[in-house]
Amino acid sequence: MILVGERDSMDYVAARCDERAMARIGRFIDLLVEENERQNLVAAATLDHVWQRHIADSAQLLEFAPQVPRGTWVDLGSGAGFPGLVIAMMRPDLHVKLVESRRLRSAWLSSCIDALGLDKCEVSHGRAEVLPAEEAAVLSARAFAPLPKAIAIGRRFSTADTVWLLPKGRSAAQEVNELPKRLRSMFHVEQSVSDPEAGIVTGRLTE
Ligand SMILES: C[S@@+](CC[C@H](N)C(=O)[O-])C[C@H]1O[C@@H](n2cnc3c(N)ncnc32)[C@H](O)[C@@H]1O
Repeated sequence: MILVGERDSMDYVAARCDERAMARIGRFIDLLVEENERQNLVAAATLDHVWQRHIADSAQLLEFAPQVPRGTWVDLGSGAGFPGLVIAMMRPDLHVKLVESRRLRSAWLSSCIDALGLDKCEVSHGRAEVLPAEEAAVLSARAFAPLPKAIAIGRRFSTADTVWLLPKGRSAAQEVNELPKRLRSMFHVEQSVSDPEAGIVTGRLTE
């Protein structure tokens, strides 16, 4: 399935969460549009396609995560909250940790969490390389770093059971193919629903 346009993308998300979550996401989009005037959170042009480019693009990761992850969903380099904050809005029962090194961004993420009443979501401000490592049930990172670097940084948060979810846009297959053989065998690419040419690198780091 490939989503076509904003209505289709909104319907995709609505089919995967309840009305309260949809109301939260609507409120979050308002906060994002407002804050984007102050700090460059997302490219302004993408706000015209916010459901497809950011919300559904993030929401689709739930399809590849364990139904009830036992433990924390860690999102590296959350930026404006993608995908981690969208996951927290859709699944407020999950413990979600947003890791973000830029002070302004992490402060804004914290203010969103408060405004949206997301009790089980928190921000870790700092560089992922040096923050206290926590075992992740799911480890996500969108537009965070080239794959070898994302793996090197994320390794500290990973166990043999951690599900890695790395939306990688159009370079997904190439980035996996360029990994050393052992690593390559641990990851594969899933088709993104938000962009016919984009892929999500997923797998488990078993050593
Ligand atoms: C290109 S943005 C992507 C943001 C978001 N994930 C998205 O897809 O819209 C990368 C984000 O990662 C953050 N970041 C980069 N290196 C980091 C690091 N080592 N630790 C924590 N955050 C980092 C940046 O500050 C930035 O907000």
